[in-house]
Amino acid sequence: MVSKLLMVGRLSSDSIKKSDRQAMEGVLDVTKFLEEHPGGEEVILEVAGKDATKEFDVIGHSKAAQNMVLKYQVGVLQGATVQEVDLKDVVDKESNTKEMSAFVIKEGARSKSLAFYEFFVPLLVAGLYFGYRCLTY
Ligand code: HEM
Repeated sequence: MVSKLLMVGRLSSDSIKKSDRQAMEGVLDVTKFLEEHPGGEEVILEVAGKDATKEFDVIGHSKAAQNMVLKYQVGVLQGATVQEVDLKDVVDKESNTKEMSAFVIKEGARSKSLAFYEFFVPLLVAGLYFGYRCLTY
């Protein structure tokens, strides 16, 4: 069972200038996206842990798909350079087991405090409302 599925790929979005792309080798956590992927799980599993830039580009993914990629970025590739892999090599599984190192740049701290406020603010509003109702009737 795969617990975390990391895919490496160049981030291509309209919001990223072409000249900046070379320095934007992103690490994507596509674990949750697996089941949603319109192209199926299999193709993503095949490139898990590897540079999937070419495979992604070859399909001719739509602009929406290219922008969707940003949603799954969890880090950038250390050194920010990915060796160009020939598509022939990708088909040949044995030559496609090069290791890459990556580090995570996003942490869940912000979303934790956000979840805290999302829970307590509505509770506070409801409390104030009922308090008001009790006092006015
Ligand atoms: C996080 C990365 C990826 C995202 C967000 C993504 C998203 C999508 C989306 C939205 C579609 C629907 C068609 C479109 O809008 O272009 C699609 C189709 C597809 N994707 Fe991906 N994809 C990803 C990675 C990949 C990779 C790495 C491969 C290949 C190794 C792949 C292969 C395909 C295939 C074969 C289709 C079906 C194309 C068709 O039916 O014509 N995708 N993907």
